[in-house]
Amino acid sequence: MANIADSYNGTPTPPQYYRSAQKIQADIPPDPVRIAVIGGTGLQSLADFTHVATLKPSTPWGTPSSPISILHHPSPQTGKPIPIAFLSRHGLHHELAPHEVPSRANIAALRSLGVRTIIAFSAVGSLQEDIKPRDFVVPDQIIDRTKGIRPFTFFEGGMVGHVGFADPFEPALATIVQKCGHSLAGEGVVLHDKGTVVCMEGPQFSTRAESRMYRSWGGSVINMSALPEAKLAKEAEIAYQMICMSTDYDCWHESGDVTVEMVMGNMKANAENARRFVGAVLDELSKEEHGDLVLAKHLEGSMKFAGGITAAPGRSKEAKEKLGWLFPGYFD
Ligand SMILES: CSC[C@H]1O[C@H](OP(=O)(O)O)[C@H](O)[C@@H]1O
Ligand SMILES: Nc1ncnc2[nH]cnc12
Repeated sequence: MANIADSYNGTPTPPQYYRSAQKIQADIPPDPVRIAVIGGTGLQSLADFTHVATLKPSTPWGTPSSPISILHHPSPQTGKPIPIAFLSRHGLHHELAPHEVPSRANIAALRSLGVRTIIAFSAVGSLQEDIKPRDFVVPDQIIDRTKGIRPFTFFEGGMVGHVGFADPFEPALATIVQKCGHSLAGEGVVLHDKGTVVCMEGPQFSTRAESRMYRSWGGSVINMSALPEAKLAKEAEIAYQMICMSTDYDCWHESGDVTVEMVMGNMKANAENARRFVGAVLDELSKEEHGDLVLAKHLEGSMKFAGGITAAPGRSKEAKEKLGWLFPGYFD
C-alpha cells in the first residue's frame, strides 16, 4: 500500500491509492467526489463549508496548483453530506501566474478523485458597456488568444486525440447556473446568461488596440484562465462551466485603465455574492435529479474513440502509461 510520502516525492500516484496515500488531515469521505469548484482570483477558499480533508495528489503531469480541499455540503433534499473538491487555481496565496497554472495536473487530479463536474470561477474584464463591474456572466463561448506556451492537451508524445470543442462549456450546467444566479437577483446578483470570453495570455493586461479589437470580434469579457482549463476538462470527459465575475471595464472604456487594485477591490466587495452564487449552484447540483449530469454520463467513454486514433503499434509506452493513469482500461 502506498504511504503518505508518495504525495510529496513526485511519484505519480494511481487514482485508486488516493484514499490511503493522500490523506493529510482526516479520513477521505467514503463517497467518491463528483463535483469540484476551481476558485480564481479572490476566491481562494470556500469558507462556509465543512472541511473534511486536504489532499496533495501527484499526477503524471505534476502536482496541482494547490492542495485539494474536500468539503462537505449538506444535500438540501436529504441533509446527507455531499463531498465537494475545491482547488485554488493560482495557489493558496496567488503565487502562480496564469501561464504557470499546472492545468493538466489540476484536471487530472480532480478526475482521479472521481470528479465529473467542475464549476470554475473567474475574475474577468468587461468588454461590453452593459456588463458592469460586479455583474456575473455565464459564458458559452471562448476565443483563444493564448500564445501556445501552456501545455493544452493530454494527448501527445505518441497518442493523438481529437475532441470536439464547439461548445467549450456544458450547456446543461449553464442552465442550472443561470437559474441559480437569477434566484439571487434579490441579493444583488446581476447575471448575464451568455457571453464570449476572450482568453488572453497575460500576465500583462491588453493594449487599448487589442481591447477594442476584442470588442469588434464580439467578445463579452476577458480573462487569462479559461484556457487550457476548458480544453483539458473536455478531454477528461468532465462537464465544465465557468462563472465569470466582472471586476473592471478593461482599457477600452473611458472610465480608466484596469489595475490589480480595481480587480481585487471589486472581487472583495462582491465576494459574498460570489460565495452565495457558488453555494446555490452546489445546492442545486446536489439534487438527485441531476445525478446523470453530475456524473457527466453523456461524456463517459468519449475519449476511448477520440483518443484511440493512434493505431496500437504507433503508441508510445510513456503516452500509454500516462493516459492509462487518467483513463484506466481505455487504451489497454
Ligand atoms: C488579477 S487580474 C488577472 C487575473 O484574474 C483572473 O484570474 P482568474 O481567472 O483565475 O479568476 C484572470 O484570468 C487573470 O489570471
Ligand atoms: N481586464 C482584464 N483582462 C484580463 N483578465 C482580467 N481579469 C480581470 N480583469 C481582467
